Amino acid sequence: MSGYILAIDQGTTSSRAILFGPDMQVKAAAQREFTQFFPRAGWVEHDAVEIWGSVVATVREALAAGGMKAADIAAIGITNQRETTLVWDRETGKPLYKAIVWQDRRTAEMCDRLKLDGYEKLFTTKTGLLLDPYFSGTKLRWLLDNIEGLRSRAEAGAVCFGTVDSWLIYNLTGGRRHVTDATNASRTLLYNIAENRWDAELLGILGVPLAMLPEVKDNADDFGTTDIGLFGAAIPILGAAGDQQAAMIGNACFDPGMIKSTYGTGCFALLNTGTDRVVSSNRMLSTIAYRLSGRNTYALEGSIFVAGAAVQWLRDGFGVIKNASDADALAAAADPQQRVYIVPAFTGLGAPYWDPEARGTIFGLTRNSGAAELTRAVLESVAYQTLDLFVAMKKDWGDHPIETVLRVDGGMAASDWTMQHLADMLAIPVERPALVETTALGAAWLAGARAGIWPDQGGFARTWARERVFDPSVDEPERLAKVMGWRDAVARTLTSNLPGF
Ligand SMILES: Nc1ncnc2c1ncn2[C@@H]1O[C@H](COP(=O)(O)OP(=O)(O)O)[C@@H](O)[C@H]1O
Ligand SMILES: O=P(O)(O)OC[C@H](O)CO
Repeated sequence: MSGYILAIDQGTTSSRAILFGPDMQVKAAAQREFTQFFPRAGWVEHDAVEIWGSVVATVREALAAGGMKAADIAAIGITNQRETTLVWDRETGKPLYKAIVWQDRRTAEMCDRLKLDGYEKLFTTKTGLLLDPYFSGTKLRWLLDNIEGLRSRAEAGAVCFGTVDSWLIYNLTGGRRHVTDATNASRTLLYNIAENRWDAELLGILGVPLAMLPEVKDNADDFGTTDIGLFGAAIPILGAAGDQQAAMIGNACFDPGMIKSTYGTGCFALLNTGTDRVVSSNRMLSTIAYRLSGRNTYALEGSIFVAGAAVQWLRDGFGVIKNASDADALAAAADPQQRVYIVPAFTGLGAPYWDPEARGTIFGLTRNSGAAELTRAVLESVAYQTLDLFVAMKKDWGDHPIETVLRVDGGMAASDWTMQHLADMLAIPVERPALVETTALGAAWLAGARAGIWPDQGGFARTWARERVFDPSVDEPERLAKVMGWRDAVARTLTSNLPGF
C-alpha cells in the first residue's frame, strides 16, 4: 500500500485526520474534540499543547483504522482554523500563552483606537482586511504587551509567532521549520497581499518584530518532513492552507465568479476573483484564495462568526435539542404564521457589519412562540446572513459574471432544512457535494498534486460531484417579506449606525 495522502484538518472545535486513497476517496478518518476556554466575556482560548496532542492522536488513530503505516503516506496536507494566534519559544517549542482564538474579542478597543488614529484605510489597502479583533495582528500586539519580556525576546529572535498551521508544522518537523502559507499569512493584518511580503509599515504600527514571523510559502510547497520518531517514517508535508481557502479548493471553485460557502462553527463565503485583487467598498474582505507556483488567486470573503455555533447553543445552552441533527424536524414543525427572528451576534457581528460589541437578540416573540419557532429562527439566520454577504459581494464584483449556484460544505450543510431555506432566500440553487470532507479534500489535493500523484487543477475540478441540489421554491413577495424582517432585526441589534448596512 502506498500513495495515500493524509489531510490534517485542525478546526475550531475538533481536529481531524483523514486518509485519502489514490482514488481520492476517504479510506479512514479520526476526530477528537478539545477544550474551549472562555476565561472572560468575549475571550476564547485554546491550549496549544492540547491541539498538538489531538493532532498526533488522530493521525495515529486514522493510520490504525486504515490498517496503514506512515510509510504508506506519500504526503501530508494541512488545513486549519485561521487567525488563531500562538507564540512559542523557538528553542524549546514551549507555548508562551494559550492560543488566542479567532472568535476572541479582547482587542476590540485596540482596533477602535487604530481606527480613530485613521489607520483603517492603510490596513485595508495593504492586507485586504479591516481593523477587527478577528484577525491575528492585534491579538499578537496584545500578547507582546501582556507577556513579560516577550517583546525583547521576540526582537532577539528567540520567539516564534504563528497561526495553527505554523504551530503544527513546527511540531511535525521536530522544531526544524518555522513557516506558514500565503492564505494563513493573508489573515494576520501584517501581510501585504499585493506585494507578497510582511509589511514593514504595518509591523511598525502594531509594534511586531519581524524576527518572530514565519517564512511564507506557496500552498503547494515543501513544508519539511515529519520527525521520524512521531509516526515511524519521515513524511513530506507538501500542502497547507487556511480551512476556508482549502474548502474553496476542495469544492473546485477555481474559476473567477465561482462561490462556495462553508457552514461550520461560523460561515465563510468566498468568491473567486481570479488574479484581480478587489478592494471592497462594502466591507467584505479581500484575501488570498491560494498561491500556486508563486501566483496569487484572490477571493472576496464574507465571514460570519456564528452559524453551526447557534445550533450548538440550541443544544447546550438552551437545551431544546439533544443532537444538532434534531434541529431540522423541530424547525419544520414551527408555526408558519409566526415571524420570530434571531440575530446570533454571540461574539459580535462579522461581515458586512463588523460590530464587535453587538450581542444576540430575538424579535417577534408571542405567547405561542416556543422551541420550534426559535429553532427555525436559528436555522433561518444562516440564510439571511449569507444573503447579506451575497448582496455586498455582488456590489463589489460589479459587472463581472457571477455563478448562479452556490456550492456548500461544512457540518451544518448536512441540515436539509437550512440548505432549502438558503436556496429560497438567495433565490439560486444550492449544491451539496458528494464528498462532504471538502476542507480536508482541498488540503489533500494541494499535497497530492505537489507529490505528482493527484490530477492537476483541471483534472481535479472534473472529479467534483454533487450529492444534492436544493432549488429555490418560494415566490418573490414571500422572500422579500422575510428578508425585510431580518433587516429590521439586524438594524435593531447593531450598537451604532455602522457603515455597511
Ligand atoms: N444536522 C445538522 N444540523 C444543523 N447543524 C449541524 C448539523 N450537524 C452539524 N451541525 C453543526 O455544524 C457544526 C460542526 O461543523 P464542522 O464543519 O465540523 O465545524 P468546525 O470545523 O467549525 O469545527 C456544529 O456547530 C454543529 O452544530
Ligand atoms: O474551524 P472553522 O471551520 O470554524 O473555521 C474557522 C475559520 O477559519 C476562522 O476564520
